[in-house]
Amino acid sequence: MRRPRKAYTYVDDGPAIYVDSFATIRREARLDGVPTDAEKLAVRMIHGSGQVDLVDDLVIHPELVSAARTALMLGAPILTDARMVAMGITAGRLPADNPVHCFLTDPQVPDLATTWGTTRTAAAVSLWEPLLDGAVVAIGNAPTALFHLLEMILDGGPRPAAVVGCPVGFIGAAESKEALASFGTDHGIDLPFVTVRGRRGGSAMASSAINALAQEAE
Ligand SMILES: C/C1=C2N=C(/C=C3N=C(/C(C)=C4\N[C@@](C)([C@@H]5N=C1[C@](C)(CCC(=O)O)[C@H]5CC(=O)O)[C@@](C)(CC(=O)O)[C@@H]4CCC(=O)O)[C@@](C)(CC(=O)O)[C@@H]\3CCC(=O)O)C(C)(C)[C@@H]/2CCC(=O)O
Repeated sequence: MRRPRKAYTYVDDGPAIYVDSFATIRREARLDGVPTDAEKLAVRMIHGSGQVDLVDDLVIHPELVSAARTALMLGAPILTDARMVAMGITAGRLPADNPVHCFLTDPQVPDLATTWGTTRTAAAVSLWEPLLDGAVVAIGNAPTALFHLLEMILDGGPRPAAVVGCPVGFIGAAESKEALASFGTDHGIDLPFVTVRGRRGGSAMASSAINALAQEAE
């Protein structure tokens, strides 16, 4: 293998890229409204999206960071809506070799989705049930997965320790995240969460949030 002749000027030192990125974010983002223990979470979510104004739309439950960290240190599983989210989680940052699950490809999922008349991602969330109590949830793609999770909890299902709820897009994304943000007020069920109001979100952002919650270091 031969490295091609370098024709452009760019930074190609991986660790230096990270250091410069985080310094840029801290210079440009308005982090003063973010709770101190959630600063690194906000920085990583901005890093994963490339948008410093993301901070204006972040909603962070006051107990989110401590609840998620405690659960992860105790070995809680991480449940994701899409394989993309699972793949973005850095195993080496997880404090207790935490298992990461996405059930989208489980053979039961297509039939469940057809029978219930819903998406595969929402149907796959039902397969979380035996693992959901005290788990850390990361939803980065599918609004229907987030709605389905909230419906399971309202139906008396197990409660996760913390929810990263960042589905992206135009249909149902903003609405599902509003439902998460107002879940405690609307239903009297206190669920530590982080979300981003509006259409923004995505699998990379959800993975970044978990990576921040997993480890303090940047
Ligand atoms: C409506 C859906 C949306 N998907 C979006 C964006 C992206 N999705 C990608 C991929 C590869 C996958 N998306 C599925 C989850 C698939 N996407 C949907 C659904 C049709 C319904 C979800 C919902 O509305 O709640 C969903 C299929 C389902 O039945 O649940 C995926 C499972 C489809 C598939 O390949 O089978 C698949 C996830 C695979 C995995 O990781 O495990 C994109 C990479 C597509 C692309 O850009 O090429 C992209 C990734 C975005 C991200 O950051 O996650 C939207 C925009 C979120 C859209 C929902 C909202 C809208 O307004 O359209």
